[in-house]
Parts: sequence; structure tokens; C-alpha cells
Amino acid sequence: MEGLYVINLRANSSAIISAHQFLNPIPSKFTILRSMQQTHMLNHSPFKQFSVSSMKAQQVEISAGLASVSDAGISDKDALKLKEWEVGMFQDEIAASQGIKIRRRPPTGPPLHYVGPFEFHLQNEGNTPRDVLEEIVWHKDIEVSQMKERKPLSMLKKLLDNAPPVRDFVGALKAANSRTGVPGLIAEVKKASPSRGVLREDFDPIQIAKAYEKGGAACLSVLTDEKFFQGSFENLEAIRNSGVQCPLLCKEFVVDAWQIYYARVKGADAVLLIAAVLPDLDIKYMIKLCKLLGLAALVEVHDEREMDRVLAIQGIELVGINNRDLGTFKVDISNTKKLLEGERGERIREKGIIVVGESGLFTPADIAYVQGAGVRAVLVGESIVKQKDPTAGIVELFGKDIAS
Ligand SMILES: O=C(O)c1ccccc1NCC(=O)[C@H](O)[C@H](O)COP(=O)(O)O
Repeated sequence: MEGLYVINLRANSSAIISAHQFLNPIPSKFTILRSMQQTHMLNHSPFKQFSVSSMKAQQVEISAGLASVSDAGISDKDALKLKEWEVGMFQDEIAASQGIKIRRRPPTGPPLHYVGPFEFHLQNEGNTPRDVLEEIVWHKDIEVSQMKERKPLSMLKKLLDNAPPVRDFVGALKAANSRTGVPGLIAEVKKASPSRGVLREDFDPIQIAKAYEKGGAACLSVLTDEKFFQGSFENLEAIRNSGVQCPLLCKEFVVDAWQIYYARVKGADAVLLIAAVLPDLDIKYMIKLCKLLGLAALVEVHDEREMDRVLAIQGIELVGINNRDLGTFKVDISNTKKLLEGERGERIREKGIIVVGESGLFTPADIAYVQGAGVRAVLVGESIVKQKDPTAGIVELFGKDIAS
């Protein structure tokens, strides 16, 4: 029962304890929130704290009780900030235990360093994103909370009744694969990307979508992220209303169930769930939500650990193997083969999962390679969107006409 405890005070007068040695048994009144290594973050949390050493559990209880009485004046705003901070920390800890490297939100600000009259933050000491994926997710978190304020879930639920009917995304891929003998094509309407910059200056999403459909695409993927990909939900909606029949994947960085409702309202038939971003519980919940809304879910993995996590989840029909590491941008199409080898490949076949090979596919040899590895669909952006005539780009990519 002895150790060094850091106590954060909550508005509701209970206490959260961080201990460098876990208490056993844990006093029922307290939650062990995080280990000592993380007290750095605690130290920079905006909330009052103090540490005590060699303290008995009973005394901790008493101290916490007394201290929280003196803290009774905490404002609602601070209490909300504390709640968000705690939830964020819990999420990151659960995610890290599943091998997820990105943090869903920036930790509380890094400490300020003072040199004479100046103050500065050190890079990567706290709230600097570790890579582009983390930067995208942090930005998405803010963007979604702003969008939610403008269009609350209750409003979206009402708009669902007027959304265009859902089309069968998985069925379209299977049908194209059977008809052509090559993987069904999900052609991506993508103006720009963090790794490649602007791919096409004269970007007309409807024209591109129609050219893809004419070229034999089974489905389309429409980037809706504005900041990093120059996409938009207006593009998704416009393509949906343009008469294009291909089912549409809303290519977003989903961090909140609200986005799934929004995608459906805007006419999506499928959404992307990225295992490098979402913990298992989120994926399970979001898959259920997709089923409820009639949407297909393309669950994307990049490595063996993510694949194993996803294979342990019931009800997944569509798994994408991204050949691009979304943090480093490194593209290697042998990743698809690696993840489909041996026992994993067998489990995927047993479960009847359709695998989609994603990113870095440019030639008929690339398509044949991933098909040989076991994919029944491919998701392709750069190599076809950059072509003056994307319909001809599809013929070039497959080495044959897949439209007829
Ligand atoms: O494409 C990027 O640079 C990128 C960076 C960070 C996160 C995601 C990113 N791309 C999403 C994709 O995976 C691709 O758009 C998609 O698979 C098509 O890839 P490609 O055929 O190589 O354009």
C-alpha cells in the first residue's frame, strides 16, 4: 500500500490516483489511471495535483476527501476539460495496448521553457504530432466537433429518411470480379494527397467519376477530407446526384460515429474504418452501426497485428490491405502478399472476406501480383486519376478493357 501517488482532483470529489506501483487490492474508491511514466503528462495537466510518498491507502482517501472539499469551486468548463482529458488518456492507453501508435488527441500542451524574456516549446515534447496520420486525426477531431455543433446527430437522424437508397458495394465488387476475371476496381476520385501533393489541377469530380464508370470501375472511392486531400462532402453528394450508378465509398478518417451518419446522409454506400486509428471496440461498434444503416465497411489494415485484430472481430466482410504506411508514406505492394500468406490467408478464405489491395498499383503486372496474392478487389487512385483520360487509364492499368 505504500508508494508515490499523484492525485488529481475531480469536481465530483472523488480522486484519481496514479501510482508507480499498482495497488493490490485497489481501494474501491479510486481508479488507477496511469503509470508513473505518464506523470509527465499529469504534471502538465491543467488540474490541481499534489504528490505524497509513503502513504497508507486510508490516508490517501482522507487527503483526497479534504483536498476535494477545498476544490469544490471548480468551474463547469474546467470539469468538462478534465472529463475530455481523462477520456482522451483512457482512449490512448487502450489504443496503445492494441499496438496503435497514433494518439487520438494531442496530450495537454508541452511545458513552456523560459530563456530570459522568451518562452518556447520543444519539438515533440508534447503536442506536436508524430507523423501525418496523427496530424490528420488530431485535425479531424476538431473538425468533427465543429461539424457536430452545426449539425447535431438528432438532425442527421432526421435527414436519413431523405438520403438516396443504399447500393450494394460488396455485391458490385464480387460481380465485377466474376465478370472480368480480374479484381473489381474501386476507382478513387482524389485531387491531392499528403505524399504526392496535387495529382490533377483540372479536377472535375463528376467528369472523373463518369470516366471511371465508363472504364468499368465497379465502385468509386471519394475523398472527403478537405485539408489534406482537397476533397469534400460536396463532391460525394454531387457524384451521387450525377446519375453515376457505381456504389460510393466515403473515403474519410473516421474518428466518430457521427461521421458515419453524415456519410450516409450525403449518399455514401460504404465507409472506411482504419485499424491504425480505431481501437477494436470502436471498430466493432462502427461495424454494427454500418449494418444498421445498410452501409458496407471497408476495414483497412497495414500490418500483421492490425490484420489479426480485425480477423478477431465478427461480421467483417471487406478488408483493405494498404500497401502505403500512412505514417511514413512508404509504399510496398509486397505488403499485400505478406499479409495474405499462411494461416492468415486461410482464415480470411474461411470467413469469406473479400480482400481489397490498396495503393501503389500502376501496371497490369502490379494487378496480377496482388491478384495472385488473393485479392478480389483493388483500390486505385494516383495511376488513373492522373491520366488525361481516366477511362483509358483503366485500360492501361489492367492491360485490357474491363468495361465490357
Ligand atoms: O495517399 C497518401 O498520401 C495518404 C497519406 C496519408 C494517409 C492516407 C493516404 N492515402 C490514402 C490511400 O490509402 C490512397 O488514397 C488509396 O489507397 C489509393 O492509393 P494510390 O493508388 O496510391 O493513390
